[in-house]
Amino acid sequence: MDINVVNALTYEDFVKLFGNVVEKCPLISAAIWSHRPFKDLADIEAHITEFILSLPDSGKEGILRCHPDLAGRDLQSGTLTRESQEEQSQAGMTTLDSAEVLQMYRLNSEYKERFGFPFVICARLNKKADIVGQLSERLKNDRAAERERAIEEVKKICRLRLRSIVLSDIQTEL
Ligand SMILES: NC(=O)NC1=NC(=O)NC1=O
Repeated sequence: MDINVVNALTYEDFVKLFGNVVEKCPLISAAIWSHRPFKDLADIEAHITEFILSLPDSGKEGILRCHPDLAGRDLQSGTLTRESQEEQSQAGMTTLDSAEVLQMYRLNSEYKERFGFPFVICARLNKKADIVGQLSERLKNDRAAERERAIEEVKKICRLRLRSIVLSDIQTEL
């Protein structure tokens, strides 16, 4: 997608296009629209990152709390966003057996109990075994370290979602 097209978007269309690059946090895209004209996709990403990192810890944790559990209730009931559905199925979360679903439920519950926000990982960059391993491993972190680690994952998810929007748009243009 031509960056000049992005820069010409009304804020309504900008939020419509980019509003879910951070899961269920359209506020972020609505806020960074003010920084146009953007030089390129990386510039959009940099403004999103700057916005997230400028938040107080409670704001960062708020972003994390907008993420659906992996293999959790939303997946089971079919209420994931399109992006999350794609990401979770690509990571093998839709083909878990009942024992694996129970294991994810238990680990996610233990994690939420400990940190007060859900375990977040960039599903597109991980397979089922990695996710279970990371969840078990990161449970040992302290809250501050884990908050930062989870926000790093949010940034990876955001980068991939931004890229797929731009690439998909290029395909439809061609
Ligand atoms: N709790 C999560 O990590 N959720 C997710 N990660 C993704 O990449 N997509 C999700 O829905």
